Amino acid sequence: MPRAAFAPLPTPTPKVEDREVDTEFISEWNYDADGKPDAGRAIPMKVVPLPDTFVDYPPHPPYQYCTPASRNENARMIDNKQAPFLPFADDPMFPRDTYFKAFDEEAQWVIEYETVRRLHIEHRFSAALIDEIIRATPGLTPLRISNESGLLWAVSQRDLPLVIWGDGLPSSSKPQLPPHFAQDYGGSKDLFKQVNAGLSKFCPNLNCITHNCHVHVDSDWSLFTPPVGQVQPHLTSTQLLAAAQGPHPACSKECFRLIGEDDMEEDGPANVPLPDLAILDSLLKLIPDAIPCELAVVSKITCRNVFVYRREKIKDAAIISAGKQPRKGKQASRLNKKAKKYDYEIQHLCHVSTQDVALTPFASAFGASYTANGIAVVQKNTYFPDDAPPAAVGGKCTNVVLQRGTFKNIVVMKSKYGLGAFAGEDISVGDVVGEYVGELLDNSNETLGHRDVIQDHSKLNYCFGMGGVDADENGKGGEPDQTTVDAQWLGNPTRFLNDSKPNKPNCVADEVRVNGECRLLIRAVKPVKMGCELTLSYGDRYWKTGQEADKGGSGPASKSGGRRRRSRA
Ligand SMILES: C[S@@+](CC[C@H](N)C(=O)[O-])C[C@H]1O[C@@H](n2cnc3c(N)ncnc32)[C@H](O)[C@@H]1O
Repeated sequence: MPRAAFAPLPTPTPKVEDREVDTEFISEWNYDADGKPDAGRAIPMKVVPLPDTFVDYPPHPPYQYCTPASRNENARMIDNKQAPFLPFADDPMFPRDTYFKAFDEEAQWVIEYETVRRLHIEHRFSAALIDEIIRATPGLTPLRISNESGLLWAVSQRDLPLVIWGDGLPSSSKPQLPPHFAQDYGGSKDLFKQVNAGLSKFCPNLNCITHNCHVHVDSDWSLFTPPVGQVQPHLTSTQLLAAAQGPHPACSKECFRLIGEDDMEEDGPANVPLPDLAILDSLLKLIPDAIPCELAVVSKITCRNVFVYRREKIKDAAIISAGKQPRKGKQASRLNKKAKKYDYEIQHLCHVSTQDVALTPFASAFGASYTANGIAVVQKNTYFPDDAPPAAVGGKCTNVVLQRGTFKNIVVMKSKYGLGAFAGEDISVGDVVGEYVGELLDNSNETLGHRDVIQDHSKLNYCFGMGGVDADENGKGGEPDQTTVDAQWLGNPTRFLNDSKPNKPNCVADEVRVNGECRLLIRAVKPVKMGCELTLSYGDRYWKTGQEADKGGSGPASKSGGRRRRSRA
């Protein structure tokens, strides 16, 4: 079978002194059945000179340890027996067969799925082209065998054949999720408790339903999943009624929308026979500002009764005074510090109408409410789940960017501080450049020690802290990071963003919460022309060492998304 070879070439003619000639040669051999090569032949190749602008760009070395990845992985899974990636994938001398034999043979499937996903979604390769590449590569699974087999089908499945769950059993052998996913709620109908319990066991994110989400199969995922808090109501009953008017028709003759201002007082709770309130109580904790017609569907209570019950339970006076009064105490200072991030804002670009948001209960659970004209009001930095309705897909919605992984083109090249990340296309303010992914670590992770040794030796630190609170100007009130994303061994080009010091950065990192899971988004805050370096402010804490950095509060507050040195155990 003919193969392009990377071994030393048989000396071609013309020789070295004829180098100006725009022809070079690669060699090719045929192998017989015993694997012996024939004499080989040199194949001429046209050399296309690169424009001058490219001459200074040396090829950057292959990733030393870091494999390309599109999702965070739990560090503990990496240290397990599965091979999550193929190192030196572009080095034909790397003994890939021997490498894979050292792991579960299933590992190769995961890599194949990830490769097809990336070629198709990130690099926009057509299915036909991917098929062509696969067919030319011996040993790979064909893209499409039939409508229900082959890689194309497999990448869209949730339970992939041969993938091992966290409990060590293959997913495809089981009619249901692994036992540790089952949760005993003691028969409770408390949806609020169920959402919180479920979050730490299984994330309802379509990204996880595809392959390779080792985060949710690990029983310690709760470490990376802060519980969902009780959501504070913002709309009084009168405002809720007003918000539901306009383009939205009444759902029935008994719809709460038909309650007039004058009727408000008459329709008291005494007239309302309410059967089972447990679910409604939970919903009001999670989505207190949802339109009652939506709550009616889930709670099986008419929307008029839902409205009346809410009016009794959540008093207008309490909402008005909560809106006026500043919070007090320690919790308040923490909340105030996070206020910038978790503020309410209207996502004009999202184009999700009231009804569409209603279709996604988890979107509501994570802080969505509505304005009268049907624009979704979402908590800043809260991203809708992947089952966002089609209406959200058409607009310039950052949720979709995150879900599909369609980020900006980043080119890794030599920069002032080793390698750096450069814009491979023009980038505008607000564009989501990429997601900073890597291994998720917590302070109890056993591998922290030897990661530190390697970092100290290489003087390269790819850790990004999450969940901490920056100190105020006096160095007070800071809290250390709770978790860390380490892109030392696993990541994507965003790991090469250097610190902008002494200049201002053109990107920031936002800590966002997607279906309860914390993730890091890199967003442009200045326009960046193609070829210019992308930078972040690492924050002062990054450059401090030891205990100073561990306190989290010792330095001046870093800007939103400042990079932080990982707290050591
Ligand atoms: C996440 S890496 C960035 C990519 C790195 N330049 C590389 O070659 O892989 C962070 C490391 O880059 C270096 N670095 C980044 N910005 C720097 C700056 N402004 N001054 C000095 N070193 C910097 C430091 O060694 C730091 O630990």
